[in-house]
Amino acid sequence: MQPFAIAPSILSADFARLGEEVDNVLAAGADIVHFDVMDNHYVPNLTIGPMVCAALRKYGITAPIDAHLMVSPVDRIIGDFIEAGATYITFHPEATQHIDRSLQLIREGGCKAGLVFNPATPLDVLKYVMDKVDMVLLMSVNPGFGGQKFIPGTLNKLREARALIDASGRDIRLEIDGGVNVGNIREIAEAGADTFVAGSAIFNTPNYEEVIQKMRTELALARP
Ligand SMILES: O=C(CO)[C@@H](O)[C@H](O)COP(=O)(O)O
Ligand SMILES: [Fe+2]
Repeated sequence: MQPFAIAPSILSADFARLGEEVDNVLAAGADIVHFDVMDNHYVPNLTIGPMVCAALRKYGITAPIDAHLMVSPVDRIIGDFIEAGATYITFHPEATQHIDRSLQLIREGGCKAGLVFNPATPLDVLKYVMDKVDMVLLMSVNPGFGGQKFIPGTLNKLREARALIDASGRDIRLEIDGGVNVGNIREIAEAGADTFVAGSAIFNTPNYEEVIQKMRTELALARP
């Protein structure tokens, strides 16, 4: 299992001061920058694209950037995110005709590849591409918006994903995204997640360091 990582979703950051917000959340102890890309087609919302990712790199952000692509079709934009300096590029299996090819495109570009599963999407395809993924992301809300409530059924799905990853013997991050907060992060870790996206729980508070610290305290108490 990978060490625990906290990945603030910049969807809930102040976009007018994005560079500063990312600097602040990293200084507060975040490990990974979670970058939500929405196209108003695959999901009913529109956010930011590769130019903003490149701008963050130019501004001086060196931390891993985890580009969560809620874009369909996804293949055309993958190259732009590789160029823009993304570290992880993840996409939803429903957003491509050819899952294996999209994973390969990401890997060939030197990025880490991940598959994202919506709350009601089965994990079935995973077993055919286990050797080509570096991250599995389980959505614990329906994608499109920050600030939603964690769907409890995701805990069982996390256990299922953890078992598949462990059986593969590969170093694959298991990320959870949606409704994560100080109150539920320990239970989510105990179900098998190692990487925790949190948007509103971090950015909607005045003190990022305090909330990230509280999350780490909870994670330290998680039973393996
Ligand atoms: O991908 C998404 C939503 O589609 C997420 O990354 C959210 O932005 C997480 O926000 P919170 O639920 O933590 O507020
Ligand atoms: Fe996300």
